[in-house]
Amino acid sequence: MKLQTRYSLLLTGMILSVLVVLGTLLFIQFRITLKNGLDSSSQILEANLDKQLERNGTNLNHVLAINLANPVYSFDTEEMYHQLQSVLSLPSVEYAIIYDNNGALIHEGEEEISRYGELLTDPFMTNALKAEDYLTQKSDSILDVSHPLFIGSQQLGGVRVGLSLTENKQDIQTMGEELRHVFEQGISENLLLFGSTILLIVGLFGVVLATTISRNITRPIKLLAEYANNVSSGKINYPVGLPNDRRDELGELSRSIVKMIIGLKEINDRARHQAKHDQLTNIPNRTLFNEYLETALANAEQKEHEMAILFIDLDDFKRINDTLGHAAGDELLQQFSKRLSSSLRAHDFMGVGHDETYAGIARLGGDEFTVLLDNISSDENIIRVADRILSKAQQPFSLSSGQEIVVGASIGITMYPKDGTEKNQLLSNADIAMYSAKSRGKNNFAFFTSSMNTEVQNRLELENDLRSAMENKQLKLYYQPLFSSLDNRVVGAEALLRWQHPKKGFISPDAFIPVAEQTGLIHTLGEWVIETACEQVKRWQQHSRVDLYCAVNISGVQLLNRNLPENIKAITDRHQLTAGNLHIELTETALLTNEEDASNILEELHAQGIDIWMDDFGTGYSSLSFLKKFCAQGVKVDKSFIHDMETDEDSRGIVKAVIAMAKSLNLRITAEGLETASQVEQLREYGCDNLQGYYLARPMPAEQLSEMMIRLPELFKPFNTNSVSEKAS
Ligand SMILES: Nc1nc2c(ncn2[C@@H]2O[C@@H]3COP(=O)(O)O[C@H]4[C@@H](O)[C@H](n5cnc6c(=O)[nH]c(N)nc65)O[C@@H]4COP(=O)(O)O[C@H]3[C@H]2O)c(=O)[nH]1
Repeated sequence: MKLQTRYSLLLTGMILSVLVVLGTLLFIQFRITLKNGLDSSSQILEANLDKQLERNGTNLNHVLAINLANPVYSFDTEEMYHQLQSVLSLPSVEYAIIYDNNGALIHEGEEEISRYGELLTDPFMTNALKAEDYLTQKSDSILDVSHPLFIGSQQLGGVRVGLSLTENKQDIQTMGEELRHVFEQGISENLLLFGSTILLIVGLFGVVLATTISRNITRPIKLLAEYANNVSSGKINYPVGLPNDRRDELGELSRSIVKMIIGLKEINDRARHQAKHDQLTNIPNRTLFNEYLETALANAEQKEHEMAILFIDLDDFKRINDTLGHAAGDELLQQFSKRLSSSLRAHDFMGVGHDETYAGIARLGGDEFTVLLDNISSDENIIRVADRILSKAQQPFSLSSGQEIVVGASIGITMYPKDGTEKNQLLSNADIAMYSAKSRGKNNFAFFTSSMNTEVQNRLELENDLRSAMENKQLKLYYQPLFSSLDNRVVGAEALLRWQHPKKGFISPDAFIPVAEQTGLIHTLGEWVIETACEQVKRWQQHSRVDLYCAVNISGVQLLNRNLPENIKAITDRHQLTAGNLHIELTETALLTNEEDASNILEELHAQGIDIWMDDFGTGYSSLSFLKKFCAQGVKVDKSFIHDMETDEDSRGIVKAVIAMAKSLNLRITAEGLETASQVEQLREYGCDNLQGYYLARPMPAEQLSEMMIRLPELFKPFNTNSVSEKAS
């Protein structure tokens, strides 16, 4: 039951109880007053009537005594009779008699005086005979009045009259009833008036009390309950109208509730902010960005705006995280988000967000950021923004650890409504465009085109196929022999991955290695290659008694793994190979991304006795400092120069120069891609150490190379334990 109803009922009950008690008391008082009033009125009335009757009786007697003086003196019975009869004719007179001085009856008002001479002996008569004046006596029913009878001074006896009190009593009763009626009526009217007045006063008091209770207690409690209910249903508004300034318990409760609501509001606001902002960078997160985007799309549709979504991904962020640790990665993201915010000028912002400062940007997770540009007038504007972001991303980031890192970013751009009108479709387009930008070389941006969809589809398919190929052991290693130009014997073999797709046929490593690198699959795949190659070398040593090294290609991404030297050592140890049985080949570009760490890893590998070869030499920087920095023991001249050597003077010049430079640095040199006898002759002439190419031998399965070892043993160096100990020493 509600407090107000309860208090109203309580109040009504109290008022009614008071009224009932008051009414009862008044009624009792009324009854008592009425009874007392009637009693005393009756007494007074009776006394008055008695007095009146007595007065009448004495007067009557007095007159009778005067009128009878002579007839009694003269003993005129006739006259006595008449006088007495006239009195007896009065209704209230019961008897009238004349007596003598002895109390003997003289006349009784009858024609025949039958009782004449009868001595009256009742006590009243005795007293009357002694009395000198009139005497009265009252019984229940009669008033006796006597009066002496004189003629002159001589007493002749007396007159005695009996007056009936019955009529008197009836009168008293009638008058008493009338009086009661008058009293009752008067008191009832007064009581009614009094009662109504009291009721009105009590009623008014009740209304005033109820209003006061309602205003001071129930209404504030209701309001407090309303706010408390709002809080429990999640509507946390700043409370207004509460009795905070009151000094009573309600004021205290109200202040506590206000405090609680303010506290909850703060927590709620913080939670809401946290739910929609990225905790690391404090810029909007995916949830808020989606909200912005939905609003912006609705706005753009209504106003027929054009819009652009930029999907930004930091280049090599994973490498920073893996090599420098998560704290460094977090710092990089924080710095980049600040640069991103500052690279968007006020006019780049759309007018839809709640928080204009960050309205256009968000971090979707990891190193992925988005920028929403609304109401764009031309592609140039978008390009300007993208360029600004790229240039900010390219500038070195100084970490608190003192390290300086350079990353860069790739940006995919999609346009509304040209590329799509639906939120997810636009985000997916921007993502696809970003991948396309990344694959074209880093620190780049690309506008989405529909053909990218097919590219991405193919790439995704390739990625899935590669995963299942690795699981189902569809990948194999082929080995391409490397020949010494001095004695034409096979000194080593380059391990090359081969993938025979069950449906698509042969897939070139040039197609799937980049996918393996982008997805991180290269780490597992690369270690499998090393393990398989080492196992094979050991088998050739043991079964074919042939001594040769195996060259494996290492991708730049593999150099991000600090454990690589340790893992390689575990493999060579497991297969009891000397480190010299394993060579690794790297391209210059593989070393560019993280020179410092790459050089440390290569130094460790070199310390283990593993030979490092710079692959595809001449196509990249071809820097001598690179060769020294990365502990290279040899270079492989790229096959494109070998191919063009016969026809192109420049290529021939480059080959010669590379060989001369390698020799001067005491490096060994391999020429790859030899397809003709003249190429072989020429390179032998130039003093190239090792030769590799289809002309000499194509990449082949291990079994085929094993057969070749049996068929042409003269081409291979025999394996003996001395050669192992020689190498070890
Ligand atoms: N036209 C022509 N080509 C010749 C001749 N002799 C050899 N080749 C090809 O040249 C490539 C040499 O390997 P690469 O430069 O390291 O280039 C390799 C290497 O960078 C990468 N790759 C192959 N296997 C692996 C691997 O296990 N790990 C890594 N990270 N990369 C690999 O894929 C690239 C391509 O490998 P492949 O298609 O096997 O192509 C091989 C080989 O088959 C020739 O006389 N003429």
